Amino acid sequence: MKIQFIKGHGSGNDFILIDEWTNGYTFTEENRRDLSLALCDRETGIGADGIVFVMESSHSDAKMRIFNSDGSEASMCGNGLRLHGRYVLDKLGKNEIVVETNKADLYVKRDGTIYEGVPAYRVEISPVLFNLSDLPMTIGKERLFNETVPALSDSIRFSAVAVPNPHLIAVGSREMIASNEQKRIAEMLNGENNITPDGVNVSFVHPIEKGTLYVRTFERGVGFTNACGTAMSASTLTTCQLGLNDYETPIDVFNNGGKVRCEVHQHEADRYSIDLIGNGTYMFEGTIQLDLSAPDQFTVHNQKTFEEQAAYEKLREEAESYLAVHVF
Ligand SMILES: N[C@@H](CCC[C@H](N)C(=O)O)C(=O)O
Repeated sequence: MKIQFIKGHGSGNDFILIDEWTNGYTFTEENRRDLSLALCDRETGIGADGIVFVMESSHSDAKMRIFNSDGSEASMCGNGLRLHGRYVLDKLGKNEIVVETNKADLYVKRDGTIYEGVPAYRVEISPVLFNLSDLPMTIGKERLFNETVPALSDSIRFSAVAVPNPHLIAVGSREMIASNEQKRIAEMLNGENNITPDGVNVSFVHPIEKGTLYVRTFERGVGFTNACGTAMSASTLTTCQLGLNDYETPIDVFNNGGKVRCEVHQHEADRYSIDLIGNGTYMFEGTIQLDLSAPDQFTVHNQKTFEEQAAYEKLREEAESYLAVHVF
């Protein structure tokens, strides 16, 4: 069969976008898993952190499903939702839509630019859950906020939050960022283990100054990525809870693929939602020719490059120079 695709990214977190809805593709669950494994492979495939599927929704403007490069499905993806949202906003000719995701219906809006020539999209990150059973994470506690977990490290303090995909967040110094601890802990928690049996996204965060932070994430189902939207949202929330940043205020979040903005909304004492604002950039598009019974034997045709990546590159270079001074 022939599959139309767009390769794009949010903060360098790159995805293959496939519109099942408009093209009338009828994939099985096994097909989606196999396509993710075959197409996301960086050696033998197109290469991406995941596949974002655009689907019809019975009650919202569209539905998103996101599969990691290891074939597992995630309940949410912030950077992917911006890319998906941009595609659906353009398709429907709207400025604001609601997208059905695995566990919530979330708004996506056009929101000016994040840098000269780089349009921005604002997506809602919600629900925000703190019970460890929501991740799930088992350490004999109900919640984890800025505490050490002896099984992980004697000195690094972690907070756990599900948005609703699971995140473990450590806020600390440049030395913590430079250490090998994130890799060691994330690999342990994403392998066979009793603490996070479903795996977890692990972020190390350095607050640069009030209103600005750096986040690096080891993603469940992928490994280290340039950026993880839900992780940057959850990390910004943690810095607000720690009193390092303010609620209801735009906060610049630098990552290895560029920069986004996050705003944390406190609705009641313990109820939050987060807005994630950043790019949804197309890199190239094409047609994949494959047999679904052997998806790794695919070929790509009619590949066409989008020019818009050039403007994003300038944002990325500026972010890289900033991080070289303030973090690395
Ligand atoms: N990169 C995403 C998150 C993708 C899913 C994640 N790896 C998981 O398994 O929870 C983002 O931008 O939020």
